[in-house]
Amino acid sequence: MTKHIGILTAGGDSPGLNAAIRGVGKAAQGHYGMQMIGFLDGFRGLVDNRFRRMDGDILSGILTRGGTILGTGRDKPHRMLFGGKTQDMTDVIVENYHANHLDCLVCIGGGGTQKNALRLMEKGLNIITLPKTIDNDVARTDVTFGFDTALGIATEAIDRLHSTAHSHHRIIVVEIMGHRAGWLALGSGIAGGADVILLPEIPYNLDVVSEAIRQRQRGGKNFSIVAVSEGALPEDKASLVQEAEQRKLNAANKKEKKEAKETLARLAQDYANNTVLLSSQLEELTGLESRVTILGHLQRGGTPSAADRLLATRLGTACADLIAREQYGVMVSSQGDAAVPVPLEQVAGNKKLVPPDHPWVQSALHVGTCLGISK
Ligand SMILES: Nc1ncnc2c1ncn2[C@@H]1O[C@H](COP(=O)(O)OP(=O)(O)O)[C@@H](O)[C@H]1O
Ligand SMILES: O=P(O)(O)OC[C@H]1O[C@](O)(COP(=O)(O)O)[C@@H](O)[C@@H]1O
Ligand SMILES: [Mg+2]
Repeated sequence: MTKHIGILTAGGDSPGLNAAIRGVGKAAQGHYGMQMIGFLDGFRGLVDNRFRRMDGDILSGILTRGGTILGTGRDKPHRMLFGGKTQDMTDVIVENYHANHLDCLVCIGGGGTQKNALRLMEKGLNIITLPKTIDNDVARTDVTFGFDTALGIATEAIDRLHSTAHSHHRIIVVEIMGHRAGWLALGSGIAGGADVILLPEIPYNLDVVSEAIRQRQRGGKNFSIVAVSEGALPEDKASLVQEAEQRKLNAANKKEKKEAKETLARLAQDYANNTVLLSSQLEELTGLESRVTILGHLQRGGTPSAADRLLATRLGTACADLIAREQYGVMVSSQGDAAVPVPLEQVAGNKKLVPPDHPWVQSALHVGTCLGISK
């Protein structure tokens, strides 16, 4: 019997999504003779039953294209804004899955998507996920697609900022994406030779940072590049966030959990401009002029790198192999050269952060990079 599969992309877009859709679609339809439909705009398309058939020429010419031809969104099936209010739309999704006679739904996304996919699996749907995000923070996979491209963009930005920082004898504080994970800032900071790298996983001490810059000044270098991850915070602010996170985790009832969540939301708002604040603090402490560059969504746009095209195609075709074998409830992870199915329960809710003793951290320290902590 011909297998019918659905596919969607969810969460923030990232380079390599189209390469993954193409990989799944060509292998599933061309190699295995399945039929595939693509739901539009993430889980919302599944609720609205908005889809397109993924046959004919639709998969041609998309390998190198940025973004996703299916559109994406951050909607959660169990808490979706619908008809002016937040509703649980899971049952509608289950209905549409069956109405389309699907044998499997492929969800391509980051951490949030893995959690949403697990919820649908628990409702009895056959699910397979693929790990994409520029943040590289999905558990149980060596790497996610999108990361390598963003790493290249952020590194080039740091390279280019060096010459202007040098010419003007300035500090340039460059903010790099990554949500609560420092992989992108650490990787591009090392590759671009940033003088200071600040990560969410290693709360920083402002005096240590300014002393590192002053030390460069004493050595005759009147400029510095500070690569700061969007989630990085100084020690005092980070400990307030950690406390609230603990309270959320240990909450004895719904009220306590709600209060902790509200505190976390307030702190996130209060600290949203930390990069700008850091720049002015460093200007004051070092006497050097300082500028801020926020790379933002530039890091997510445009054509995927060769490594991301390869990774997305490897994982996409492996996904079709798993569907053919009816091995569901897994994420296709990259482990060395292999594409390995990992149970969704082991992925969802487990963020992969930079361990403070990670080899990249050691390397950064050993080439003399300041990580905002005393050695
Ligand atoms: N004066 C400069 N002008 C432009 N780029 C520079 C300058 N100095 C260093 N860089 C760039 O900064 C990165 C790291 O340099 P690094 O070898 O760590 O120099 P330093 O020891 O002076 O910090 C490299 O990519 C390098 O090309
Ligand atoms: O585009 P938005 O919704 O502003 O989200 C920004 C966030 O999305 C990311 O670019 C990637 O998020 P994903 O986990 O969805 O891939 C983060 O680095 C960043 O914090
Ligand atoms: Mg240096």
